[in-house]
Amino acid sequence: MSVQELVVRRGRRSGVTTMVAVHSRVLGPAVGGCRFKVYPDVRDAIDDVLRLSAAMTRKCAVAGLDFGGGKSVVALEEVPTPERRRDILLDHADLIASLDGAYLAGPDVGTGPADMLVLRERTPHVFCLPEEHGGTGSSSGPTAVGVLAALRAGARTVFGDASMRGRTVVISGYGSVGAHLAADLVTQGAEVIVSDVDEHRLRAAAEQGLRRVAPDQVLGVEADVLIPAAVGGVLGPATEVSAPLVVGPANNQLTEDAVADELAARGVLWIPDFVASAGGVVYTLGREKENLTHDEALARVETLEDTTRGILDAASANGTTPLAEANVLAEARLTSGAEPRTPSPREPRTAA
Ligand SMILES: NC(=O)c1ccc[n+]([C@@H]2O[C@H](COP(=O)([O-])OP(=O)(O)OC[C@H]3O[C@@H](n4cnc5c(N)ncnc54)[C@H](O)[C@@H]3O)[C@@H](O)[C@H]2O)c1
Repeated sequence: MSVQELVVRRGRRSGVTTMVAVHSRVLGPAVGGCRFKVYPDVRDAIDDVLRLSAAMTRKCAVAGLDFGGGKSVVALEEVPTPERRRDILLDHADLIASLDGAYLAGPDVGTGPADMLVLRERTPHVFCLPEEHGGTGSSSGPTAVGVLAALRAGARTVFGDASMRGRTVVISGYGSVGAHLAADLVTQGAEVIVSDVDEHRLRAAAEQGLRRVAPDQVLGVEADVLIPAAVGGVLGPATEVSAPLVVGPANNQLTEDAVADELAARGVLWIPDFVASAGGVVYTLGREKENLTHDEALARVETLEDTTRGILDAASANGTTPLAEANVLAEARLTSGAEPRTPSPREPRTAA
């Protein structure tokens, strides 16, 4: 995985190490979220920022966005006080500003629209400001809309129809996106089971009447659909997954790309996370950079259903995996700069 630029700096106010990875600017300025997280070692943070920035490149390319992939990480040693948090964010903002618009930052795990406002004090290169400050606020709702669009395409492939009525869906991570998904799926008539490591989130789920399962049992729950909506790296070579369809917003769900082949061989349809999780960035950048209306931007998020369907059709026609076809789609756009929003089945290969 090659990255165009990685900048790591110790903040002058806070002494905390923050970093920005610009993975690709072939399609436009690099966009990505700012992750604010405690890491055991700064090298873990560097691994994270590199992997996440590469995923953003594929996400933007597949979604047809004229932006490249980037990511930024604040590598905390411990959870800071509110005053210290502000200093850390200002340090991070100075780092983003030094890149002169090569990287635009939005919220990610550990940050939200209010933090973008702090970054904005030092750099204009931020998006997802709070709505009262002219931004579009949290992207969790549109991200959930995109996951549901990808889910419809996956359900048609696996079950022959997109309806979630009577289906059992297990969601790992009852956070911002997970809660949106749960509420929508209940409305659609699905039985929803959720899991979270945070007691407060579990209580919120109980208040909504949702069944709960322990985090270490979530993958084995007998369900039609598994939605990873918590953290990355949850699907490894030996991971047993009960549900025949896996689709969710968590970034970098696979520990390595080869897991996609293993899941396919076991009859599990896994929809690449960088396809299913693009709704937030599609909506936000559409509104904030192209001045689309709310409805226009949401309609663009809904096109992720067609994009996913094209990927799944190509995988079944070519005897490959959705990951392979999503990568083909991303590469095609990155090498040609053209606009192929959906892939087409390739000519059958003939023996040499
Ligand atoms: N919010 C967005 O717009 C967006 C966009 C693209 C991708 N994503 C990704 O989707 C995922 C969810 O995003 P979010 O905004 O809802 O985050 P969030 O922080 O609001 O929610 C994540 C939830 O997962 C829980 N969790 C953490 N570890 C867990 C574990 N091992 N098992 C079960 N639950 C666990 C947390 O307690 C939290 O409630 C993240 O991986 C994020 O990077 C989010």
